Amino acid sequence: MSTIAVLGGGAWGTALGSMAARHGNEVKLYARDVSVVESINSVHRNERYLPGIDLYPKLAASTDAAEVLRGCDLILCVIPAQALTHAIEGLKALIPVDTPLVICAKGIERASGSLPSGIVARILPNQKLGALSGPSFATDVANGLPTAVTVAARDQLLADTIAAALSGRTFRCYSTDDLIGVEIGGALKNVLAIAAGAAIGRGYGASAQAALVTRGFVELRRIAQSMGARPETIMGLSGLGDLMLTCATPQSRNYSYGLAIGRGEDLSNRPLAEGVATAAIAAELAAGKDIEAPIIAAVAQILDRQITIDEAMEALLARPLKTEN
Ligand SMILES: NC(=O)C1=CN([C@@H]2O[C@H](COP(=O)(O)OP(=O)(O)OC[C@H]3O[C@@H](n4cnc5c(N)ncnc54)[C@H](OP(=O)(O)O)[C@@H]3O)[C@@H](O)[C@H]2O)C=CC1
Ligand SMILES: O=C(CO)COP(=O)(O)O
Repeated sequence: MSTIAVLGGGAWGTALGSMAARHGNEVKLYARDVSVVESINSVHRNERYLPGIDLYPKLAASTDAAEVLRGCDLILCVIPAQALTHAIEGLKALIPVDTPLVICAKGIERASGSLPSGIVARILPNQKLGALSGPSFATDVANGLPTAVTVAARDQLLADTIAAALSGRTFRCYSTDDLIGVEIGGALKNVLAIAAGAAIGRGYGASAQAALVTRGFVELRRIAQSMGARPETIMGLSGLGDLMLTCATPQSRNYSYGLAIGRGEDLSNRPLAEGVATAAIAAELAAGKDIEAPIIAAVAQILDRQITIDEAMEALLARPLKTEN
């Protein structure tokens, strides 16, 4: 049994906290929103982020980060990539230096091009870091539905320890020392889910969706390999596994964001879709390394309203013919 501090009271932080508590850990969750904290502690629900879902009643929440972090032996950091610098800067004095911190966000910081582990390492250079990623919708995990994910840390022993602490009857963690491979897969699949949703929303059909996701996966592989990711990580739960999930269903917020673009719907007041902020920086990173990533670049241009979906599709189809690699 571990004493776990969860930073972030959104959908994923709440789901992971509830799951970890159900598996016998002592879990305290830090959220900024008083109403979220009160609702978790009193009725065991997070009506703002996981409406209608009953949480494990032993999950406790607080707006006091010091109280949550005191005495913990594992930290799950479940704050979106674009908010991570601000959040960790604010919390750094309270984070025990010897306690492993597991990043559960999926994105690339727009301002710096850093993956979440790079953001945290910049602020907390001596912290032991891990990452958790894979096919796992918050609602599924909070409802106790089964899935499997990957837990990564540069130190394989640490990855094994975190995987053991979080695994249980309905949640199976595989471990790896390929931290960057796990993080980049999670970040890029969100961008590709926007493409998949946009294709369906625009009425291009399931064949176009499958073609885009497959060729998008080639781009993901190229970028990930250029950063040192191993092929088995790219083909694993945090790469192909999460891509399959997120590109297939409107249960994904990124896919449904794409769907809304394709249908020409209003994009204001939508839930978090990390791929929106990640697309442009991912396209820039690829271009900077001379990596062909036309689908990721097209998503960035569509989001930036530089081109329409129809123009993007036309341009993708008109590219010079080549061998499939
Ligand atoms: N939802 C899912 O199914 C999954 C999500 N993820 C990833 O997890 C990450 C978080 O997603 P999710 O929980 O769904 O997002 P939500 O939008 O549901 O929640 C985001 C949470 O982060 C909090 N937050 C934002 N900025 C700060 C800050 N500066 N300090 C403290 N807390 C902050 C928000 O607090 P406040 O309410 O006060 O704004 C909110 O509690 C994303 O990277 C996502 O890609 C990964 C797997 C599954
Ligand atoms: O990462 C996720 C599932 O593994 C959640 O995806 P969305 O953020 O697109 O909902």
